[in-house]
Amino acid sequence: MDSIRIVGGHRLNGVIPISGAKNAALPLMIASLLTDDTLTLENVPHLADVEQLIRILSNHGVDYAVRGRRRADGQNFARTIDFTARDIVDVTAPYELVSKMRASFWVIGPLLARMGEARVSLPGGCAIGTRPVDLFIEVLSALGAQIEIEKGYVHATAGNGLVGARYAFPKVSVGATHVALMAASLARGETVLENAAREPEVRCLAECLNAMGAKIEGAGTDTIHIEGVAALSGARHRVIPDRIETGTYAMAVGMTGGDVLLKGAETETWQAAIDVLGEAGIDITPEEGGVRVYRNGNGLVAADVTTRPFPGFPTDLQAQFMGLMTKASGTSRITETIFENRFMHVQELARLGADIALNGQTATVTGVPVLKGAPVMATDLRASVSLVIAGLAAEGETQVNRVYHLDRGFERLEEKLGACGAEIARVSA
Ligand SMILES: CC(=O)N[C@H]1[C@@H](OP(=O)(O)OP(=O)(O)OC[C@H]2O[C@@H](n3ccc(=O)[nH]c3=O)[C@H](O)[C@@H]2O)O[C@H](CO)[C@@H](O)[C@@H]1O
Ligand SMILES: C=C(OP(=O)(O)O)C(=O)O
Repeated sequence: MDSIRIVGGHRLNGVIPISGAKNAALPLMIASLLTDDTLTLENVPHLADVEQLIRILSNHGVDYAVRGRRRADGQNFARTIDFTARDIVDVTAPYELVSKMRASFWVIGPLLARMGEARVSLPGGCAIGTRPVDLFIEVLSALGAQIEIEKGYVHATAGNGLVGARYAFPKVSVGATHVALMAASLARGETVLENAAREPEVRCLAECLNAMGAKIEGAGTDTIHIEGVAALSGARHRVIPDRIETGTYAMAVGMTGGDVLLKGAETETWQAAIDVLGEAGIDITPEEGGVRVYRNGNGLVAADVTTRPFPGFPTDLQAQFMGLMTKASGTSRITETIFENRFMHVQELARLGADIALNGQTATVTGVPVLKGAPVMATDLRASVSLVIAGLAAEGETQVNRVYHLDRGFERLEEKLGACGAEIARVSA
């Protein structure tokens, strides 16, 4: 099993190219199930989750062709991939495939809308929480699906097709909003979704669906109107830049000090985090071609955050922010409101000398002047990269084990950081 070895203490200077967003690419790929035409996606990141979803889609009968590869300058791994679901050969998404990646459950929406039936394994819990699927079942039922849970599978049918409806989510869910958008696009009549997720990835999916012929208005706000259409066609759509990867590298620069251009990044999609990083002493400014992150020799200052659905501070940056705060002067309170168990990084950061007290959903981080490198274990995707951030500023060597978690969501992390002066390498066991 690979690990990442870091020798801390090097400032980061240079350019880091930002990849296409994992959390936008996955629902876009799943949308290819809605049409027998080709959906061409540009800027698809090369990540373990993307490769796993390709396997899942192939199982349903989707053909794919990768058209872009590493550019001559070696700086970008963005790929263009054609997905064609000419015939759906299987409406079952089996346990062996779904259990490896939670977002694969989302195939339930397009399979049901296009084929009138889907049988998808319950995804189960994961390291960050129980992650139930009740909202998916509720919204699909509101659209007229009959749903039974049998032997660990959600079996959804809609013999006469789905029918538009008004549905208010009792809780904001990104995944259930994605699924509702895809299902309602092929339902008869109008659907209104209230308290919908406003994440940029939802807007990206809606824009792609509209390019495929859907009639969706209001994506990016909490009320979305969808006028169902009889069929969708192919389209070409670009995956948005990864706001979580962007925020992660901004925090890495904040941690070590330095000056880095995050090439291809945007600021609008993570403003809440930019504001907090500003409080902490990190300058973030939009610039030609990307976003510049800068911290001079001055120290970091503690700041508080509470995770919220978009446009609030994203839960997917919470672990990284905690890593950053371990060396800030003062005390930071970090409250997690989205997932009940997203603090697995606390005990690993403590191995590096961090001072963190956990009380319910709030972690109180008292900054320490020095972190010391140690072997640590990655427990989930964002937790792993918080250990990398801390390791970049720790004295001596940090070894982050179980990096397969990192490979789910960070493309060529060690290359990108290494090119800016970090002493970081992948060690194959
Ligand atoms: C692949 C992807 O895009 N993953 C993101 C997506 O996950 P995901 O779409 O799974 O997260 P949700 O927005 O659905 O989850 C938000 C909250 O709603 C709860 N919930 C969700 C569905 C449901 O049926 N019942 C229910 O109670 C969840 O347990 C959680 O407490 O949004 C999360 C919140 O921004 C991010 O952390 C994940 O990185
Ligand atoms: C939690 C995440 O992903 P997933 O929803 O696929 O587990 C994430 O991207 O941080």
